[in-house]
Amino acid sequence: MLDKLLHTPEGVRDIYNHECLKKLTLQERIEGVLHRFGYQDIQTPTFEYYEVFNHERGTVDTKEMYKFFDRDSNILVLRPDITPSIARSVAKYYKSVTLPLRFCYTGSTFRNNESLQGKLKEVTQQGAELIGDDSSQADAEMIVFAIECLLEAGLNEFQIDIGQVEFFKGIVEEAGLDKQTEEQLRLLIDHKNFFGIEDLLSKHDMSKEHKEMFLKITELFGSIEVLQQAKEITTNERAIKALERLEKVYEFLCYYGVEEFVSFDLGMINQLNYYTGIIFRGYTYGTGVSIVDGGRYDSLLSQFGKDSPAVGFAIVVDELMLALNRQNIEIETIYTNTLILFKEALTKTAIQLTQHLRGQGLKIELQKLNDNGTLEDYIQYGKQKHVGGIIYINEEETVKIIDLETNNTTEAHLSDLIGKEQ
Ligand SMILES: N[C@@H](Cc1c[nH]c[nH+]1)C(=O)O
Repeated sequence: MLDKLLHTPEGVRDIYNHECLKKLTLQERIEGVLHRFGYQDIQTPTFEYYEVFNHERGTVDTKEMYKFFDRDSNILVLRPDITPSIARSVAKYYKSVTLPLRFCYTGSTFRNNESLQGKLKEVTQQGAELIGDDSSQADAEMIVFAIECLLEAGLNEFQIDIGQVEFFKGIVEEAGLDKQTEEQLRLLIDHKNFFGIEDLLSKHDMSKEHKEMFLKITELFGSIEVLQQAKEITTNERAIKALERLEKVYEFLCYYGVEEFVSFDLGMINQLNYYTGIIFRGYTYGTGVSIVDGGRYDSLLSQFGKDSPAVGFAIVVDELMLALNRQNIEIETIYTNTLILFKEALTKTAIQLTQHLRGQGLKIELQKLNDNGTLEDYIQYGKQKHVGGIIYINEEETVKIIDLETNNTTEAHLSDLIGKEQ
């Protein structure tokens, strides 16, 4: 019983004190980038009808969703991903808009993944969606955008892996694979499980060339040369077009000067099913999972009634925090709280000073000195809470000001702090 009262379920956690301030500071910085790119904030509900996320939409597997019922027995889902919600919302409110729309968001997503993986089940995502632009320049914009967010977070060693789902789909179509085999193959290729692929293909009737192609896909990762190598293994029109598109995107990325952060991986295919073109994931050391996920999803909005191409990405803030921590990269936080500590007899003075300083926009925590407490106790208390300084009122006219960063103590007249009019 006590266990459940004090603990959170596996995969979710409390974020408090300094860590919470750091997370919010990081989010603010990323939000700054999202706005610098001209994206507008949007908020959608944390839970929605199951239909918004069901299998046809191509988000995560149904098994990974938290489902529950409303009073009318409709099935609701805690959003596993924010992109389908944005697609729904945009289809509803911007149905007839043909020019591009740019939205950004910050919010929790929930995935009921297997506990064994040790992954968080609730994470904060910060993302952006560009709707109504099917160009390769738009693809590049999203990748640059993600890179800028990571740089702003203070990360400098990371990589954005770029893939293209059409490359794989083109070859699958040509090889005549059924849906189930395609699904199995996607997983095996994504895990670069060479022997698994060999085994699966040996059970299927297909040409030797196609078998070799599928095996080769697992090796198609690395720098831009990979695209040339990929062109040499196939003549499939759909696959070639996918590669040409990536070449174009790369050209734009070079204009932006961010090519050092990107690499290609044509075996990266096991992502969300709604992706229809370029896909990308950001990795860094210190976390085994991706810190950025994104891609083009040109047929998702039409499922909600608005025929429009789209591309986007999301940063998994919690994973990014973990990586920054493990890489000893500090998220600079500024402690602006001041603690006004007073003796009971001086309550009126303390309240007046507090009101005055809060009125000037300062962040004031007001606390009476405990009968058996000492100033030293409160200095320790303030330091633990990362308070910037203490104003100690223990006399009528003068106060002690203690800077908790430098431990410097000065005295000041109350009238100087409150102002002449008092
Ligand atoms: N919603 C995707 C990321 C994304 C945003 N836009 C496009 N893709 C995810 O949760 O992985």
